[in-house]
Amino acid sequence: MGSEALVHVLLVSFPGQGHVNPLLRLGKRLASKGLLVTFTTPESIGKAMRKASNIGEELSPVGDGFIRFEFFEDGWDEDEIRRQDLDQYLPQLEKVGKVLIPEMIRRNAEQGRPISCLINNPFIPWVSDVADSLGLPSAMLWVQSCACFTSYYYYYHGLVPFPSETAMEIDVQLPCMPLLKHDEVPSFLYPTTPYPFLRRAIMGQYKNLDKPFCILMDTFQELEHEIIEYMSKISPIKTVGPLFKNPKAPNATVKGDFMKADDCVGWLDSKPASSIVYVSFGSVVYLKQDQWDEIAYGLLNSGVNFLWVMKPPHKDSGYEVLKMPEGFLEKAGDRGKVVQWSPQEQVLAHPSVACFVTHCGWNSTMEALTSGMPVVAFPQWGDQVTDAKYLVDVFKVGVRMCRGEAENKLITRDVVEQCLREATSGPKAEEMKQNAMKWSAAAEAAVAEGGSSDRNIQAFVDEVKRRSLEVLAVSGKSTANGVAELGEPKVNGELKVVS
Ligand SMILES: O=c1ccn([C@@H]2O[C@H](COP(=O)(O)OP(=O)(O)O)[C@@H](O)[C@H]2O)c(=O)[nH]1
Ligand SMILES: O=C(O)c1ccc(O[C@@H]2O[C@H](CO)[C@@H](O)[C@H](O)[C@H]2O)cc1
Repeated sequence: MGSEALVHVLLVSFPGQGHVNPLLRLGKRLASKGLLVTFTTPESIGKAMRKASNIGEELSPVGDGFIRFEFFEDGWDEDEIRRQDLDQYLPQLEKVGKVLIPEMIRRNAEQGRPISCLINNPFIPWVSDVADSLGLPSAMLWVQSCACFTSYYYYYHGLVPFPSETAMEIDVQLPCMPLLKHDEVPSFLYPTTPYPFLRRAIMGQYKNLDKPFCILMDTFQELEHEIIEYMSKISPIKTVGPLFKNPKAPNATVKGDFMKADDCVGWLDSKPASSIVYVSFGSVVYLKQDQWDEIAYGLLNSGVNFLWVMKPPHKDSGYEVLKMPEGFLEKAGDRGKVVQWSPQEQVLAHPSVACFVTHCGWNSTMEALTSGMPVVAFPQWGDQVTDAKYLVDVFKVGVRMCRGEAENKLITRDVVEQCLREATSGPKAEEMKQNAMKWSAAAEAAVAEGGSSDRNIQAFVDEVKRRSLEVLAVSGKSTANGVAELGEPKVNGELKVVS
């Protein structure tokens, strides 16, 4: 079957690694179920993705379908430094995207690939408006936990009190969730957050929550059972995670890394089983030099082997370029390896790796749980502080090393050493490993054929196909391939058809 006969969905991503990864993984999952998927994000990131990964102009077959890429210009010069300031960049993306995405949709229709559904991730809620204005169905992929989704939902609707300027330290009790201490609530909701633009972006998505017909979530039923069941009665949620596992197309090579991963698998192979601590704080968290030094000495003093990701900051980010303490690499010798970017999925699946010191971004959290990997939680902000609470107290796979950036506390080398020892040897380490293996098995089952996430994704694909015919019926027009032709913006809810 040619790709032109397939139902076509357009995935629009916020240009951050932690957002591109899950949306692209969803794209591969949808493709593997027989859809044609076009993935788009700004060209500035497209350029990095093309350089780091094997992304070309051509269609890539994935399972029963295909995936392709089209990037869009964000209207700024290549070296514009304002891209590093989301307070300025998010409105720019909205302004440009509201024009260029409809143009992309029209172009695809003209080229015989009419689009039947738009899917976005949070931080770019205007994509739902674009879909609505064109009379196209849309869905949103929530790239965090259901617990975080619920926290934002309750905050947006003012359903319970949250920390405020007058009551900073109140704890928050939400249904079907453990009590969140004030510093375990997603930190973009603190009145003092240094990232109010991200709170605004997320709230923008909640304002638009009635537009997507489905909210896909990169989590799974068995992991957050009660809260998923509860929120499903309020919102059209479908859990489809962990997205990074795709049993129908396990060898799909399409990847969305912004940086080429350094080769470290040979080094991992050379080490004994369960002897290495993997340390990574994701793609956006940058620590201060004094904290970096304490982690370095903690690693040295604990005697463990380690693989540590030290990514260089963007030149316009304003972050200081970190250095390893004097003599650190010599003292570590072959016990340690430092890389700029790692193939994290492979690292977490490697038998030599014993535990993961993580900032608890949701992708890292899902990847660790699915790989059966215990963690040492080092959250900084946003959902990370809530994820850390869950990893340690609910999923019981982690040791807590800190409570977040807002605490403004230097975590000393002694604490680092103690946490590493606790996570790598003794009864607590064993218990955490057993729990992690249990989550791994549950995750595998969720995505396997007939599992909870697989059923949900199949139901979503079926619904997209059904709606694509509905758009066709409303428009009363069909293209050669039998898929709906693009409508003009809706007037009073009626779809005006391009003639
Ligand atoms: O050296 C690294 C560090 C991170 N990642 C990937 O980058 C994503 C980071 O997402 P996460 O939500 O954990 O954190 P963020 O970077 O958004 O803060 C995850 O999929 C990781 O597997 C990677 O491939 N190599
Ligand atoms: O590019 C940025 O400035 C950026 C990228 C990603 C950000 O949030 C991360 O997203 C993940 C998915 O929502 C989340 O789990 C992780 O904790 C965040 O770091 C924020 C800004």
